[in-house]
Amino acid sequence: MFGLQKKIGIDLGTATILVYEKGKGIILKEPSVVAMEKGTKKVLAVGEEARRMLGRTPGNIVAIRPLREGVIADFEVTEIMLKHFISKVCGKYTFIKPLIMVCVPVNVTGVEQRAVIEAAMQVGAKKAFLIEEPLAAAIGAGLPIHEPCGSMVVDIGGGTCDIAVISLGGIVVSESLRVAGDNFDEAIIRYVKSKYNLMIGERTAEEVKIAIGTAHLDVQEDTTYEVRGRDIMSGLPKNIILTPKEIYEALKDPVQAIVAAVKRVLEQTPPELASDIIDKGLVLTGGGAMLRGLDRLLSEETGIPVVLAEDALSCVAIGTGKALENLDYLQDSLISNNHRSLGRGF
Ligand SMILES: Nc1ncnc2c1ncn2[C@@H]1O[C@H](COP(=O)(O)OP(=O)(O)OP(=O)(O)O)[C@@H](O)[C@H]1O
Repeated sequence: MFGLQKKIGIDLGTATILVYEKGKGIILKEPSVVAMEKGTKKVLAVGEEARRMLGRTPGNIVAIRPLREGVIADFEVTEIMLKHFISKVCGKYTFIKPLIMVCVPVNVTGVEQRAVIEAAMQVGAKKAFLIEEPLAAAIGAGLPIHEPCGSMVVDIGGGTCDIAVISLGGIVVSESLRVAGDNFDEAIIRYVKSKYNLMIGERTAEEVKIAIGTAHLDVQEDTTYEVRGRDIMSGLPKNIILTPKEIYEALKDPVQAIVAAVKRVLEQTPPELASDIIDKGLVLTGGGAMLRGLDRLLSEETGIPVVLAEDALSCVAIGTGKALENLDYLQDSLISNNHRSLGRGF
């Protein structure tokens, strides 16, 4: 019924916003950051430009990440950001208005859901829908979610880790954990502070994680990583060298929290679906899932095969866009601007 319509999928992520367009692939990828003037709330920069300002702004400018820990922490700013990016990619569609599907964190409230839809409508959508993150991740990873067999997905983003078992187009068992990539960064900051009396920033911690972070001691980089921070005692800049083994130690707690949650979901999975998952394994998606050795650790801890999705960072955005091609069988799991009933988990 929407054959000629432009179809746009938006992953409204805690760390990154990605936009997917059918036939073109990922057409936008920007950090979820907005820089504003403090008193007037005038927007100065959005996305990559605003991210470069994080932690480096003068007193009268603030760089905000409006989504935190998987929830919309500052709705007004989220709306501004969403409108900015939608206008950027949809500005050219003057005649044919696009269909827009937005993937939002699982924990957003009903009011926020409707407001996200209204934001998409205001910037020119013909129709707008919302989809749950694990469902979008599973579609993006190419799992056969509409078949009567169990598929398991673990999506580890910046703010949340969403674990779900899906069958016949719906979520059968799920858990959303507020432990993900951002917590890995915070754990590195805490570790460096307590071991070296050194304060490092979020961006540095993320660089360390990506460069030498590991969840499994047998899977580590052969290199060390030099970081610069502020010595807590002297207040002066200081350099230290970190090893992969140290980062493994730093990340142990958040990594174990994710392992425990995956086990809990498996324990609650009906036996028939569990047996499908034992055969097919579980799929990891999201940027946080790219932590070295996490797939191996999860496989060892659960005894089932674990695969990192091919394009882990883009899976949710791709799945969000592709969900627009499957509106018929997903209808019950979505919320749209004229389909007001709330789907599962919303
Ligand atoms: N190679 C990598 N190794 C480890 N972590 C990574 C890597 N690349 C990206 N990340 C982390 O992935 C996280 C962002 O992932 P993603 O873009 O999937 O999250 P999001 O969709 O914005 O968040 P959420 O799903 O919680 O809303 C960040 O914490 C980032 O540091």
